[in-house]
Amino acid sequence: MTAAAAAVPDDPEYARIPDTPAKGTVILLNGTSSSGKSSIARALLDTLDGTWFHVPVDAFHSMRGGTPIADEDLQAEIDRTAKGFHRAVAGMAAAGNNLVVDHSLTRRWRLLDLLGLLEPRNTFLVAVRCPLPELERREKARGDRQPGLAALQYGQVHAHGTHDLDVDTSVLSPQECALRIRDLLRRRPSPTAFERFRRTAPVTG
Ligand SMILES: Nc1ncnc2c1ncn2[C@@H]1O[C@H](COP(=O)(O)OP(=O)(O)OP(=O)(O)O)[C@@H](O)[C@H]1O
Repeated sequence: MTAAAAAVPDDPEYARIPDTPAKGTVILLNGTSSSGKSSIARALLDTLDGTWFHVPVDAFHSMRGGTPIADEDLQAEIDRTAKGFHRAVAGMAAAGNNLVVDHSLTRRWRLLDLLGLLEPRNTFLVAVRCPLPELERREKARGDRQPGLAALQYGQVHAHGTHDLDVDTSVLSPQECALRIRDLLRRRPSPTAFERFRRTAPVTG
């Protein structure tokens, strides 16, 4: 609490929830592990006008306490975290915050869930692509990712097809990808991929 707020605790102004004039824009970076999502997100925060948040699903996984999870409970735990992550993202955007979301749409329900939560006109879906041999090279070089994770996700993350933009991080630097995404935002394609999905996919939530 600020000193000013403490000085006038009964002032009704401090009980008024601030207006949020517009919904935030969401850039949804979708790619496998090691495809370069976080690197692009960092470049975007230095490139885009205004204030943006980098919101990686990994940050939510890393908030979990250290109690061991039984193998048979692991998928439910991951699903619950992803579902909560989607709602946290939607809440931040609804309050007017601009977000770079770093996620892997490995299961179709994740896309369907987000379709029901995010404002489709303000959501831009970017496919972060990279050929599998390069993903495997990066995975090995990093040493902090489960070996084989990228290969497991490779055929899944882009299976739904449409995106607003594709970038290939085996030929573009993170900065070059960020500039293409900045151009996409300036063009503001209409309809967006999310708007097109909304017309054809069952919306949940
Ligand atoms: N455009 C690029 N060109 C070359 N190397 C890259 C590029 N983008 C990322 N890398 C390298 O690939 C590795 C993974 O990058 P990054 O952490 O950005 O991927 P990620 O998709 O966020 O991965 P994860 O989901 O596993 O956290 C890093 O070693 C990074 O330096």
